[in-house]
Amino acid sequence: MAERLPDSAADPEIRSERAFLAEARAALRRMHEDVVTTETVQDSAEDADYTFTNRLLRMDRRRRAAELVDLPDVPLFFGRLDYPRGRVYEDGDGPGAGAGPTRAADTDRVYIGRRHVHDGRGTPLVIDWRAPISAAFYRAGPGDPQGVLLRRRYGFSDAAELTAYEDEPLAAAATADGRDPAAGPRLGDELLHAEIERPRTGPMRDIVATIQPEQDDLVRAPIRPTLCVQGAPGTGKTAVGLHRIAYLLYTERDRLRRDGGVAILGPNRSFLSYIRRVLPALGEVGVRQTTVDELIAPAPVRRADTPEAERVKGDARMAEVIRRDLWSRPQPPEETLVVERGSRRWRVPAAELAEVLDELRARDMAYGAGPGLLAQRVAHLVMRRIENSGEAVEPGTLSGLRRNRAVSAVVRRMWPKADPLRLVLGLLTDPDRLYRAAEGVLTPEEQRAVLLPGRPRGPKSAKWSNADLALIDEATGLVERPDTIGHIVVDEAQDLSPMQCRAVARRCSRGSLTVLGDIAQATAPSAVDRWETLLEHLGQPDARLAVLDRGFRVPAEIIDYAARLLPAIAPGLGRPTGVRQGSGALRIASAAAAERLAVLTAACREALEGEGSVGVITADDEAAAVAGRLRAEGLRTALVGESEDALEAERLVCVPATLAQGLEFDAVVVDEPARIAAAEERGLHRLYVVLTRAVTSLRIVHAEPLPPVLEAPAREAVGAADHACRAV
Ligand SMILES: Nc1ncnc2c1ncn2[C@@H]1O[C@H](COP(=O)(O)OP(=O)(O)OP(=O)(O)O)[C@@H](O)[C@H]1O
Repeated sequence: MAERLPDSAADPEIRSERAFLAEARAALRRMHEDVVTTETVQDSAEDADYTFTNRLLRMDRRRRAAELVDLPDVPLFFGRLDYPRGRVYEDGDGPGAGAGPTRAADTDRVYIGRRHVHDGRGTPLVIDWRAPISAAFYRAGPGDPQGVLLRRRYGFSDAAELTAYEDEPLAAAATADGRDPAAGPRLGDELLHAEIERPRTGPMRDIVATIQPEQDDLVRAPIRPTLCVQGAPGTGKTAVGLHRIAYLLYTERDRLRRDGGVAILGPNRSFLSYIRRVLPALGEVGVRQTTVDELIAPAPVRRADTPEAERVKGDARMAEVIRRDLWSRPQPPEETLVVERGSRRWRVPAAELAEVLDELRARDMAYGAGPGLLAQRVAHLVMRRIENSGEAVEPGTLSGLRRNRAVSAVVRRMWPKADPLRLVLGLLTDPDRLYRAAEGVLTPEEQRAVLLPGRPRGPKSAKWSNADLALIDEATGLVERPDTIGHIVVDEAQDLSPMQCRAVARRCSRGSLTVLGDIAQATAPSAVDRWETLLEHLGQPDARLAVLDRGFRVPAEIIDYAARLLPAIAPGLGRPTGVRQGSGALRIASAAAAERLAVLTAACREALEGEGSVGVITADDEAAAVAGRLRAEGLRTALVGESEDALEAERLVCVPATLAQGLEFDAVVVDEPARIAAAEERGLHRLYVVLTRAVTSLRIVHAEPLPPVLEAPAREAVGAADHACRAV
């Protein structure tokens, strides 16, 4: 029978577990000190030969030291597996020998934690959750105990003090608790629920103690093939992605480092700020956390496109338009090339140069490689003429000819250098040039849609949109291949346009991807509606597609209400389930237009009486006014988007609807759903995102009629809520 002992410092079991926790912390401190105090550089005098090596050694030492920092609010271990004695540790000398915290009279104990900790003799005290032996912690169940006698999960206070434990016997003899042994793992229900319902303060936490079997399967999936996860809101996609990074770094660290490291792409800075602590808490500090725009980054985003422009610019056909425009630049010369050397002149006719050009153009190479190759070939033509004349040719003749002024000039004319920013600017501001490149690819209306507004004088003064950045990146990718990254995790991938997908694909040409998202939450006009299509654009048609549909964040009552939008926004998707039942989580208040903000303020005040974070989500163009009103009413309110740390600045946070993706709050107050839905083309998708941000309660305040699917039948589904709303 699972057992949850009371929080009691007097309980001898808790006392001994606390003592072990203290011992493990002390051991981690010693490991940290060892790294910090051990001099690893080759030569303290900084001999020039050693400078580079020493710099690398110091960097490595700093990284290892950072990984071993003991974070006081993060428990060092969270679970324990008991095996029959002798199953894990060998008898005799060596790790785990004799009796002690990891060795009882008849059991071997494996403590599972966020990182490996050993004592001064090398005896493992805490085993990294990513080690193969730890997998049983997440996967063993009464039907398949995997040799485990008992699984113990620990409960901790906010200050990371061990306060409780929950035991789950797994061996056949011990499962006489009336459960069906084939029912699978028990999942640590109580602690899982306690963990999910723990009030939110600050950034996202890791879930390493309570990863569920279906999530663990994805976290530990091999690095190849690419993994794509379609998951309903709050099913743990982001959590899975972050833990998967930590897992892959554990199993493939050297290879990933050699291949350019690991990056996670999120939808915006607020989201990245929200997730930034998870990987460091898991001991991983070197992971790049960025947005697609920042990854591409040729210029800042200073403009939003119209939906039509965004759709066309995001379409993969734009790749062909850019390719045509770029490759229309190399042109055969009109005149004979004349090269002077000493008193002699050497001539290469234009037709011969044109042949060379055709041959090079037929090759599959980066545009930027063209001038070098062309110069080489032209220099050869000249040198052959010199040789044929009987004149002596020296070793440096060829390279001299390559640099010859006339040769360089003809190469520049035949194969002009390409500046991707200028190229895209030219294409999007010159209708004739666009027509030449887009004829037969884009319709005349589509060509008009992509032209830039205004008359920017140059790339610096142009106001680029994020769809423009993907075009510039496409051009850059044709000119020169970008640096690649070993593994990229793309979160909220449903919003990538095909052109953005191509930008990501270019950077993982040898690597693999983890693609996370929810088609129902796709809000970008250029988003595709099938994962198969997106994966094609990402260059990963053979990816494994997995589905998560157990929602951990949102109570079932709220998810059922939000799911009414699904037939309209994602008819192919199944309905998600919420693991937490219970009623009263959803309340809807209708107000007269003049009263709306007053009712909203009252709803916020009431939400603040509970614990944890409160998010008030409004249409973007209302956000500043709503935040202003709440502040004027004396409620300390942060506004997401105003500063990067807004989510941590106050308990009450006002969120423009377009920045709500991926975020969550204990209580959510949604202002005027109809305006959120009307604000953009895929407004109902946006509303689905907004309605699925709450962990505990959702209040909806509206003066305008709700979108029809959320209106009438609400009475049956949220009858209690309708009554409650009058109290708001
Ligand atoms: N196994 C788990 N144990 C504890 N908490 C969990 C677990 N899985 C998910 N959660 C919690 O549920 C919440 C939602 O998780 P997460 O943000 O990863 O979901 P998501 O699928 O990315 O959501 P969205 O679709 O809204 O972006 C988070 O607070 C996360 O910590």
